[in-house]
Order: sequence, then structure tokens, then C-alpha cells
Amino acid sequence: MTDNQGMADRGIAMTGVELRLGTHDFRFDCDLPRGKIIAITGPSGSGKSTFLNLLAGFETPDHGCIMLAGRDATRLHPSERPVSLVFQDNNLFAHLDLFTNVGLGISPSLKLSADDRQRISGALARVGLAGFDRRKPGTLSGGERQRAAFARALVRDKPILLLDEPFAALDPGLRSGMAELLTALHRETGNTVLIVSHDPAEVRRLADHAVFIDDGTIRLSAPIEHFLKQDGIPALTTFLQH
Ligand SMILES: Nc1ncnc2c1ncn2[C@@H]1O[C@H](COP(=O)(O)OP(=O)(O)OP(=O)(O)O)[C@@H](O)[C@H]1O
Repeated sequence: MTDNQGMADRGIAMTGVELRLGTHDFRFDCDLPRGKIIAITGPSGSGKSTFLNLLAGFETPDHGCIMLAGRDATRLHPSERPVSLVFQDNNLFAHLDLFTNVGLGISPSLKLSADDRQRISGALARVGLAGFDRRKPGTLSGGERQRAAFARALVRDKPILLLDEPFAALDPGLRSGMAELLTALHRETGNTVLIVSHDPAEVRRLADHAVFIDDGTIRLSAPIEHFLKQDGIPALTTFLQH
């Protein structure tokens, strides 16, 4: 196999990626497996959101290269990247109903074909929100809003799903329900899922592979069995114990 074929096969790779934000320096190198659920962990302020922002294109590296689904994405605009996003505050537009909010995942100008409209209704049904098409986000519970954000990510149908603490604002019962929904959707789509999580139990339950970021760089990236057993990184041991 040539190097190029190797790269094409990979989910996400960063090579010599460097970024300075204010007085903070970040340096990332990684090669993450395709089609897996990958947990991004690390202390507060270590660089987890920055790592996701680089993948999403909200930050551009000063140096280095980012490959996404076999394609050089280093300088691509966020809208051109093969990713969909679910963030903690779920970013729904309060004045638009759910059907329209989800439709924005397909087309920012809302030029929707009959097939698109079916996909939107299908995605709402898939996350348990059938019949919610005309509801505004303000009339929904936190869990329902987060499911609507999932539906919007689903209709985008991209090979990489980025989630930045998507369940942080939910109570424990809802959190585990959403984690089950995420694994069910992952099984159906086979996409690569990156999820930032502060919760070791969630990491154990969900992840196939895990990354530990500390002080702006990746200290460990390993399959979950190996990740959970390591004992050479005190900050990771502390994280896994709480
Ligand atoms: N635009 C910016 N300008 C200056 N500093 C920044 C900027 N963005 C992030 N930082 C700093 O970089 C560090 C890493 O931030 P980041 O949000 O990536 O951490 P995190 O691991 O996601 O933290 P948390 O778990 O608390 O959400 C923080 O100290 C943050 O204040």
C-alpha cells in the first residue's frame, strides 16, 4: 500500500499542527481510526474545544496539515468540511420551528427538495421527535432540544460527527438515554464520532478509542482497553478515578 492509500483510509489525521491563541500554544499530531467512537478527554482548559475547532474549521493552524476522511482539509471553509457538529448549547434558532432548524443542516438557504423534506421528517422521527415539526425550540425540554440538534447533524449525512460535551446540560437519566441514541445512530451510519467528555463513566460506556489532551497537546491516543489500563500519566489516572 502506498502512503497516499494509507492516508485515504484514515478517519482523521493531524500532522505537525500548531496554533497560538493569545498566550496559549497548541501542538497536535494524531491518527484516529475511521468508523469508531473516539472520546476526547483532558483537564479543563487543556485544549479539547480547540482541537475540535481545528477539525471543524473554526480555527486554522499556523502550521501543519489536517486530513479528514482522506482529504486535505487544512484550509477548507467549515461548510466544505465532511463534518457535522453538535455542541452543548445545540445552536437552534429560537424563532424557527424544528423542521426549519433541521432543514438548515441540509441547505443554509432552505432550498429543499421533496426528498430533503422526507429526510428531515425521517430524522426527527429517528430521534423520537415525530410530530414536532412545527414546534419552536423554546417550547421543548433540554433533552428534546438536544435530540433536535442530533436530527440536524443526521440529515447532513457527513462521515465525521463532532460533539462538544453534548450531554453536559442534561440530568443523568437523559444523559444515558442520549448516549444510547448516539451509539444506535453510530451503528446505523458507521461514521467516525468524536465526543468531548468530562465523564469517565461515559468514556468507558461509549468509546472505542480515547485521546487525553493536556496543556495543549495529545499525551495519549489509544484503543479504550489500553487507555483505561495506562498508569504512566498521573493527570489521566486522576481523570479516570473521579
Ligand atoms: N481565542 C482565544 N484566545 C486566547 N486564548 C484562548 C482562545 N481560545 C481558547 N483559549 C485558551 O486556550 C485554552 C484551551 O481552551 P479550550 O477551550 O480548548 O480548553 P478545553 O479543554 O475545551 O476546556 P474546558 O474543558 O474547560 O471546556 C484555555 O486556557 C483558553 O482560555
